[in-house]
Amino acid sequence: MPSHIHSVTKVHRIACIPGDGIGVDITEAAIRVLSTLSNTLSGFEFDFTTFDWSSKHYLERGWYMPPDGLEQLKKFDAIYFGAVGWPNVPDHISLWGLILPIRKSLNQYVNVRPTRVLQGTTSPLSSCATNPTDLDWMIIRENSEGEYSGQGGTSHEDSPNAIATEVSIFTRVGIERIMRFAFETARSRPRKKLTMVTKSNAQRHGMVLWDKVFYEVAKEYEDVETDKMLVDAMTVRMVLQPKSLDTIVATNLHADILSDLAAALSGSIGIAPSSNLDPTRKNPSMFEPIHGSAPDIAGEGIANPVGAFWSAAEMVRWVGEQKAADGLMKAVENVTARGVKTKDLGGNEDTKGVTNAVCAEIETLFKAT
Ligand SMILES: NC(=O)c1ccc[n+]([C@@H]2O[C@H](COP(=O)([O-])OP(=O)(O)OC[C@H]3O[C@@H](n4cnc5c(N)ncnc54)[C@H](O)[C@@H]3O)[C@@H](O)[C@H]2O)c1
Ligand SMILES: O=C(O)[C@@H](O)[C@@H](O)C(=O)O
Ligand SMILES: [K+]
Ligand SMILES: [Mn+2]
Repeated sequence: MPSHIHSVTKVHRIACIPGDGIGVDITEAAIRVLSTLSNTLSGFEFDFTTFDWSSKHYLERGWYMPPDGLEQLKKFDAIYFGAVGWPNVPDHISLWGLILPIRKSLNQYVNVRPTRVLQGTTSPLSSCATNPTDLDWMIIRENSEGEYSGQGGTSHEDSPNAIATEVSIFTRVGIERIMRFAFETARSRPRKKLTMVTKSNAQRHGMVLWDKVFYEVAKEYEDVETDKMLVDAMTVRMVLQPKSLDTIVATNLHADILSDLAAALSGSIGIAPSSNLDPTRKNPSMFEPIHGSAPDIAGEGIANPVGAFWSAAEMVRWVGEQKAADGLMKAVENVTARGVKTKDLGGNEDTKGVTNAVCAEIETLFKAT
């Protein structure tokens, strides 16, 4: 090819934080799959930089992230995260040492958590047995404030009179921006339907503001059908009437809980992805499966990598490679459709087996085009 006719290869710089337990296995699997994708398709490459920030190193060094850790992350186009948390460090130390400061400081105020039943997998719900599309949800989790504000304190800690407060903070700015994102998401989906979840019967201040702002923003989206659920009744509706739901918006804690339930109802916690987004794009967004470090199966090589691959596909989409993102998801679903699955989905493959199959499927798919 003459030197003046060359196609431009776009380089996407990705910060990888494998973290702890199965976070390490599934991040390695995701990097393999992403590398296969960029080697098979032309036009883009990934430049991965791995950070060894983990509980093991916290115990040795006394920190999860160095003082300039967030500044280092800001230089990347996206962040890929595994999981953080290990039994020898209190969970609030690990969460507040790594994942929560990243979400908060990089303004990742939206957490997108899609759920659906993938081909070749089954929901534990009999109502979804004939038509897996009967469960196809998009949970929009508020990711910056609410119950995760970190406000509060403890007094008389070691006395019988110990007291502790855990204060939830809800701001108009915080509520309005998550509602707008949720309405836009609902509008972009065929059913144009948004269900808002609160607990505004018992919690009479923050949750009431949440309801109020929802109905205010709704006026700008008259084409979107809305309804409102209390979080306790929402768990019942998710189990008994999965088809009645489409896009769901909920607070930081409520959506954390509901998304684990959603994952289980779609087949396994091991398939569920999440995108921690800064919709302003001023900071890199972060992509991770919703599950944790799973100490009970860590080191066995049996973690389901599908949630990690789906999260990787969302990252690929976010950096602008639509065709590659669609191809990756197609490859994952062709593989599950053939019954190549880990134990949690009723299969008998391990992490490596599923990863090899997805890499081979990517090559087959794109060689055929
Ligand atoms: N964003 C994060 O990094 C994140 C998320 C959740 C939990 N955590 C942390 O992870 C640690 C363990 O938490 P937990 O046990 O409550 O939740 P978990 O998600 O790690 O595990 C819950 C159960 O699901 C299973 N599981 C999870 N992922 C799986 C996968 N990919 N394949 C197959 N099975 C899978 C586990 O074996 C376990 O039985 C804690 O320290 C917690 O704070 C971190
Ligand atoms: O609570 C959290 O946000 C995390 O620990 C994890 O449970 C998640 O879902 O991201
Ligand atoms: K995770
Ligand atoms: Mn969670």
